[in-house]
Amino acid sequence: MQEIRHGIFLAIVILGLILPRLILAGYPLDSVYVSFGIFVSLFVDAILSYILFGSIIVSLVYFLSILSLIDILNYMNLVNIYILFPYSMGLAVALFFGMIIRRRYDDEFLSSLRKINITFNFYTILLSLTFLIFAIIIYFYIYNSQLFLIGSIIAFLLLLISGKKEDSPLILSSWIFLPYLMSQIGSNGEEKGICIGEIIGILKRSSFSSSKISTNSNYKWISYRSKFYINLERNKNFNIIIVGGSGSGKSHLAKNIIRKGNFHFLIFDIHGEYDVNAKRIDISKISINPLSLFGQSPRQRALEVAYMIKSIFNLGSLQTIDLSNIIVDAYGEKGIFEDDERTWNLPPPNFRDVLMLLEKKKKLVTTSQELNKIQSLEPYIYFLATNTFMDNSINLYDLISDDYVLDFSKVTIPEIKYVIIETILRSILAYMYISGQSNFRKMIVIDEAPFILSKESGEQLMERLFAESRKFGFGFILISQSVEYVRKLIPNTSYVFALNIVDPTEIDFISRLIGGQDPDIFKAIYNSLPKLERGLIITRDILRDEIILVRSN
Ligand SMILES: Nc1ncnc2c1ncn2[C@@H]1O[C@H](COP(=O)(O)OP(=O)(O)OP(=O)(O)O)[C@@H](O)[C@H]1O
Repeated sequence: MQEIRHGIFLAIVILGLILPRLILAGYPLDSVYVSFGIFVSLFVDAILSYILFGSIIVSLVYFLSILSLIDILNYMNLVNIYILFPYSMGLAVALFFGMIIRRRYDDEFLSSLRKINITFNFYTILLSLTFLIFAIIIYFYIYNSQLFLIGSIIAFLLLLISGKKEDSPLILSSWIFLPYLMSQIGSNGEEKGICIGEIIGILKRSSFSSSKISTNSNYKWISYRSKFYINLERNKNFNIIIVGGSGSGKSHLAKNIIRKGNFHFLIFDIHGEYDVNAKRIDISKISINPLSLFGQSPRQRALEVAYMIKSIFNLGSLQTIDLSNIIVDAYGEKGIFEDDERTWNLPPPNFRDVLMLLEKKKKLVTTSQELNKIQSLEPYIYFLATNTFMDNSINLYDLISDDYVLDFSKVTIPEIKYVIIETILRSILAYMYISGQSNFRKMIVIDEAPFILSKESGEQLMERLFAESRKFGFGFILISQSVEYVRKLIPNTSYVFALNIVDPTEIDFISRLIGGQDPDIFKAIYNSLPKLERGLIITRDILRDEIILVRSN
């Protein structure tokens, strides 16, 4: 897109310089008519440059580029102080109307500077140095033009920053392609990452909209075409949240990210819809023991398990403490003690052992109060004393080392499903602490995130995972139809992708989240979200700090 814009502009400039001379062929070059024709074309060039590139800086550099073309076309007798007049007039007119339409000044070139990622490349340096030497020979020794030489030196420096060795020959063109080289220095950071679609609009203050999604606000979607990359490595964490109504394209987007990302993944596939290239585990066929210690102390693990059961069955605080104490006793029965770390590696008890311990304790109690206490816990332990929770039939740490899809579609009891998910997530957290800091290597996808986040213990666990996982090389993609459940995780999230949403409360929250404080931006997002077609995303582009409309592919 950038290349086309610059190509079209330069073609129009050349045409504007040649045409007046061709049409007025009978008149000398310095006649009033030819000069007037060229002045008009310079006035138009200035307006056009501002419309196309949205930057006063680029337009001013183009003035030097046009001067070079005038020189090459042998119009040098036109180069006097007056030539600045039509161009600066054109630029002033464009700026004036631009400010009226946009109501503020945004400089595209200055915005693109935020994306610069300088990485010096040996071949680029070598190639550009070669062309710079040629430029010095041509402009210094042959043409003796210091102005052209300065243009080539600046082009050389821009090339070093952009690192695009294929552009090296443009050093010889001095000022002519300098604006193009300027546009390239901001695009090098963009290309690293995962391309998940195409930006088709940018939300800007404008009187005109060039998109069919109307916003009924002072902010409108202005057409734009550019690939959209997400760059997890360059962000503060590797976490992504996808929100949208049913069928809006949430899972499709998550699959797209994991297929293109250069990392291992683990998918909690609640409905069995992830047809990706990975090892599949039918969760209904495995067993997992939530009382496994995962390197933690028995008291710590007993508290976590009791808290998890409390969150599922709404136990009271006293019941939760009693349950935790019983589980600690069950560890003791297996020879696992809080103050002897060597015993933590022994085989842990399971819920059947806890049930048997309850039976034993029932026989030993002396008061009816104590008996009631034990009996009140029995139904929950009885419910969990199933084959599913007997032992670990898979090595949970293996899940970290390869690509896995955990298919939960055949696990029909929600409470059982919940215990399995929380236990696996806890084992991952434990793994992180055991293995220590690491570079990015694993993405965990949780579809139907409210399933885990609606429980108190699940929410706290996810908050911890979101806050701490980056240093251990883990990232999360959470998918939710509702913003309510994910809102506490947003401060530790790099990308929030909003797809079509129709529920007014949800729209309200997500518009505030992406739009910030500005009521006009809020209104524009609020009115756009319910109109999004399947696969269309509204998000904030962190690199540009702009709100963008993306068509996911
Ligand atoms: N960008 C896209 N391009 C092409 N097809 C898409 C795109 N996004 C979604 N689809 C298709 O639309 C259908 C629904 O998408 P998807 O399953 O991702 O929606 P969802 O939001 O996850 O729905 P649910 O919440 O009901 O699970 C799928 O058949 C998917 O292939």
